[in-house]
Amino acid sequence: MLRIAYFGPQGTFTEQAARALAPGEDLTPYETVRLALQAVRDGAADAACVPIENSVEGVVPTTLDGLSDGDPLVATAETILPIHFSVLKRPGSGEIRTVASHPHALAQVREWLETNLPDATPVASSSTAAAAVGVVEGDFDAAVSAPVAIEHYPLEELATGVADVRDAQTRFLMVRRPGELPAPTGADRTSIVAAAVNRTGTLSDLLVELAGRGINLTRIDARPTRSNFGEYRFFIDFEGHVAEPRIIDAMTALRRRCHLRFLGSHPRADEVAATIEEGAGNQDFLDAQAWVDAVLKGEGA
Ligand SMILES: O=C(O)C(=O)C[C@]1(C(=O)O)C=C[C@@H](O)C=C1
Repeated sequence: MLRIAYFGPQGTFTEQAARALAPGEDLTPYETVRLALQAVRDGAADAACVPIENSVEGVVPTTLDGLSDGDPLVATAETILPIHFSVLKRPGSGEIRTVASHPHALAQVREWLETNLPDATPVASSSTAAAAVGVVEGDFDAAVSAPVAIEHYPLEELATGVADVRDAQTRFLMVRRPGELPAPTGADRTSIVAAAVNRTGTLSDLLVELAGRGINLTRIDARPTRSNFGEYRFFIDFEGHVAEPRIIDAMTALRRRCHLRFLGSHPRADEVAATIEEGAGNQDFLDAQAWVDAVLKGEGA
């Protein structure tokens, strides 16, 4: 049985994602994303499930930082969950003066809180389920939690189906120590971190390598390197798999321009096939390479 670390405690959205990605495996909650990733790095877990990106609030910065620092980890699978919340309180409790949740969750229910609990102070907690634990322990009056949290904690629902934006979604990754890559499917996502030098046009130079090969980006984020003020790392996700000739060509070009960290190539949860521009398919790259090979052997010109 695989040992799967996940961003917990029990009752987080991430636990649901871990169950979807690793059904029947041995799941262990960790209090922070960093600790879940560390468990994989230390060998205490075979893989970790962590949130990466929400359709309303964008990336989860602790996950980006956790993946770019420390020993390399690569994503081998992803899943996307619909996100709406339940607001939980202690049974029979009265006035709600504090309402706790993960900052990403609070940001997704800001309008709801302003309308329905205008006098309550929002308080950040380490996860939506940690907020529910805090309510049980009397630290807060209410928690904005995943609907499944009610199955784990002795709380009651003040409201369900809470979300400022309908159809919000969060994408989660399963990450492991580097090893065999999942096979290409034609609907894959590759993730890299590019540490580019601070000079005019650096980012544009990197993006041109991808755009020039007809490779469609699915996300780009910048995070500070945390060592030199004003220096950033770029987290770039794009369509395709590193085993494809067109992606190999792009990755080698990028590697010449900057320091790269590979964060994985894996099937997309939404199964959207890669956009292939005219003349930029894998066969086009193979044909071009075959022509150069023939030239080198003196068989073509
Ligand atoms: O706290 C949780 O339940 C999580 O799994 C984290 C998280 C996030 O980091 O975005 C996951 C999904 C929701 O968007 C809110 C919180």
